[in-house]
Amino acid sequence: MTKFQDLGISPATMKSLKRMGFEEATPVQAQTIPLSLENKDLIGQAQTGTGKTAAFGIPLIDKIDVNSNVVQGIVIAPTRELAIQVSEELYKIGYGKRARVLSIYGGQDINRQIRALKKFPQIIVGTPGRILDHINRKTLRLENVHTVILDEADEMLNMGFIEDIESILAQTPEERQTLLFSATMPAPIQRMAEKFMKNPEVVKVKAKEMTVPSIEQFYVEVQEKSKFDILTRLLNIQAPELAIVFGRTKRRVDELSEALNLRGYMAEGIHGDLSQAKRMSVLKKFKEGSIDVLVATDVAARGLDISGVTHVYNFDIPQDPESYVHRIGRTGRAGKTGMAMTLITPREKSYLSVVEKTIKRKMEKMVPPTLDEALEGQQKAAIEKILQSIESENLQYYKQAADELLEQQDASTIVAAVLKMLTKEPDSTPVTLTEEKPLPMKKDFRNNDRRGKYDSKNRSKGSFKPRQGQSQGNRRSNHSSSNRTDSRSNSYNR
Ligand SMILES: Nc1ncnc2c1ncn2[C@@H]1O[C@H](COP(=O)(O)OP(=O)(O)OP(=O)(O)O)[C@@H](O)[C@H]1O
Ligand SMILES: [Mg+2]
Repeated sequence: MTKFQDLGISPATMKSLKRMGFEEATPVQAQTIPLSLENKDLIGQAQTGTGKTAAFGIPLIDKIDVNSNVVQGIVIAPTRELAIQVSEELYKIGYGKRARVLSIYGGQDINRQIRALKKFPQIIVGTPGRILDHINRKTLRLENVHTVILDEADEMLNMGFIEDIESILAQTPEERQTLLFSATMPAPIQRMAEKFMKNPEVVKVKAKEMTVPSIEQFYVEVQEKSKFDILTRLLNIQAPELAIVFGRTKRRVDELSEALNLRGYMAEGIHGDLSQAKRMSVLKKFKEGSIDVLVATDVAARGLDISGVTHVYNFDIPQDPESYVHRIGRTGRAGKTGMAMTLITPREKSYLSVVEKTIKRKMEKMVPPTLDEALEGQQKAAIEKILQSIESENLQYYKQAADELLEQQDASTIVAAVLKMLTKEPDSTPVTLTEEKPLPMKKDFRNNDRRGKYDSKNRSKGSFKPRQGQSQGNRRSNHSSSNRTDSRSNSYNR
């Protein structure tokens, strides 16, 4: 275990870390912070939930001159919610130094951002589209930036963002320090990244597997039409504290969250077609626990750090292995345990091996639970509620009524009735879910998706093949619009 004191961090930042409750550096922090403080370019790869934000955040904050009023550091993140989260963490790390951090992202009033930009922020955290928008409006100048960080770097360098990233980098000084972080870094993307870095150090925190060992991983083989019933049974049996259910498309997410509500779950959806206000309110409710199931597209797959997420369900198997790694990484963070379940239709089975090969770990097969098992699970949850109430609540005022009741009925009948009332019985309210086409077979999967994306022949600047379902034309047509935000989330059907 490495102490932060040994990493050459300033006293002011040490004070912030103490306030945050950070006692020891995580491995990625221990390995990258000293290099970063020496201004080295760096590619940092470490598993999900292992503290990459602070790994780049601590040295970034330490290098900010708080007496200077210019933008000195910029962090680019693929989604708005992640940009907000990262800026919040940087704010906390910069608290001791009083560093000024501002997030700018699509979907938020641009004039408000322009006003905030006039207050001399020193660090900008933003989504690519909105950053470019401000550059074009001349409301953001990057000529004094000494540090550029791409969080979720492989995603940022995927063809959906690459041009925007290049345009942003072109606005920064040549001698800047460039830092890339992600839990995944496919080799072709890394090679491409190295082209705009100066002799980068590559720090890969050694791990046998790409996913965190404390996340239990299961798959359930299921017919498309039974998926929803199986999902609800799993929810009933596993009784997650907070769960994220990932669906393939925005329509899927809408239908799933509606269906879950019909069956009595507190669920809401998040995807790229919702207003930013809605996206933020859904996430807030989820963090507060006023909804306990978040249904999401891949827009929520990367970087989000929400405590209490005990379960991740891949209602639809993800489009590529990297997405799997990030999705399930929303649980099992900062040393906690977690559980990930992936529903697989028989035709998609070959996908499983592709994912397993990439992550170097086998998922365990789980037999789909029966209705009886689901009921048993719910009963257990009800019993748990009763026991908790006995332990933590003042039952004095209920004792008399209880005694009177016991005179009329035997104890076992009364308890059975209470249990029945508290048990959420399996519900078969009919729901509508449009059938999703299964993913293409394995051969196509590798060809269309990964090789297509990263093929060395396609790697030269600006010649990336669009992902399936993404039209290059659509994407660019949004480019000049001032309202353009992360258009990518739409074009990717997120
Ligand atoms: N040194 C530390 N001590 C205690 N907690 C830490 C430390 N570093 C980070 N954390 C906490 O661990 C959690 C995960 O950190 P973070 O979000 O940076 O992970 P990540 O590696 O970026 O994951 P992902 O790949 O999913 O983006 C956060 O809640 C963060 O506050
Ligand atoms: Mg992160």
